[in-house]
Amino acid sequence: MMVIRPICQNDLKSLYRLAEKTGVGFTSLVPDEDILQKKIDGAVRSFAKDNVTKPSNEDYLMVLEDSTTGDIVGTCGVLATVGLDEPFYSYHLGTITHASRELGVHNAVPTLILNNDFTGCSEICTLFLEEDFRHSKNGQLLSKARFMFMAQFPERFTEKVFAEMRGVSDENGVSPLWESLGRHFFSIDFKEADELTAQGNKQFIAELMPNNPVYVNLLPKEARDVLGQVHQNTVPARRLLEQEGFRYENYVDIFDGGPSLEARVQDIRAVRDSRLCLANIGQPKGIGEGSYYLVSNAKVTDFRCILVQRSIPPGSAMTLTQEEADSLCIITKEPVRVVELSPYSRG
Ligand SMILES: CC(C)(COP(=O)(O)OP(=O)(O)OC[C@H]1O[C@@H](n2cnc3c(N)ncnc32)[C@H](O)[C@@H]1OP(=O)(O)O)[C@@H](O)C(=O)NCCC(=O)NCCSC(=O)CCC(=O)O
Ligand SMILES: NC(=[NH2+])NCCC[C@H](N)C(=O)O
Repeated sequence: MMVIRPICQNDLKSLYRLAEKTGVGFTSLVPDEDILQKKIDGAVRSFAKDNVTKPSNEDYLMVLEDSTTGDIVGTCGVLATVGLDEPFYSYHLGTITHASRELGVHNAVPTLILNNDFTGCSEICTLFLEEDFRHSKNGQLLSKARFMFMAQFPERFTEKVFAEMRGVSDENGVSPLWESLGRHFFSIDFKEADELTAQGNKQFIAELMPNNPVYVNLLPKEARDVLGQVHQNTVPARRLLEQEGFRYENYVDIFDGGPSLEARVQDIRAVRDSRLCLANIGQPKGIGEGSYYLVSNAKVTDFRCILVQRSIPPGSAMTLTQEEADSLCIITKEPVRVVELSPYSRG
């Protein structure tokens, strides 16, 4: 069975192996043992905290484990807040009009304006699934399990949550936006800037970016075309968030122009539609047919989320097998949270 659980100290090797596969532009997972160990330490500390009443510097990094082999095949994370220790920058794609009634000229010009608008917001991040496991709805489980955690523990997150999506770069790590913009203010490659960011030096880099409005019409077409566009490998990740109600609100990454998607936590489909019930354990009917459901427990340190398939009438009670209950670390009558996986899915 495929199970989402908090990352633990034994996962360093597996996390490193995954980090080797993520590629340029995936700043939150880079193959560097020190950085990854710090990440694990931070996550272990975060999941161990009880009595959290408001979000602070928690980093809830989770993994997808194949419980039959014990292999870790994917990661997903939520940061409780960003931008409180050091500024968090993005560009907002806005409009400035240049108009003259006398000359009969009215031009609305798109501009990029540097801002810190996501300061203090929760961020979902670090979504990565090994290629061999991109099937059987594993990607959906990985992305959406986070919303079950957020639904259960809303006090740990801000009202608004956002995701910074990986933007366009080619197989050599060349980003069209960086070449036309960032490049002029540094003498380094996007790949290097990205590595510095991954090591936590984003502030230093961002401080060198132009903080006057950048007129988008002065940028070459290749750069304009990638504003708000995701990397081709990130199209599925974007679709998964859009299914849940996340929207692009004209915020883009300052380096590669990748879009930020945002939502109110209470409006996220899986948060809004999930319901808490008491677990029945037994011999379920309609197993392996009908719709897929996300089922999670209601624990922090021992958080678990799995996927089950059942043919059951909407709103009816969900019975779990003993194996499913064991995977969720629950016994009978403990609370579980349930929601249909993807009622709007095309697949
Ligand atoms: C993101 C995942 C985990 C998703 O897993 P899968 O690829 O197995 O997902 P999937 O179920 O096949 O696809 C998800 C949905 O996208 C649709 N889909 C797939 N490819 C598509 C394409 N080319 N064009 C349009 N839609 C497409 C599918 O039909 C499906 O929608 P239907 O259900 O309607 O059929 C994986 O692709 C991955 O690891 N990608 C590489 C890493 C990456 O770029 N990560 C995001 C970085 S950005 C980040 O981390 C922040 C965002 C975040 O944390 O969520
Ligand atoms: N535009 C970008 N390159 N953003 C980087 C973030 C990608 C992804 N959200 C991560 O967690 O690493």
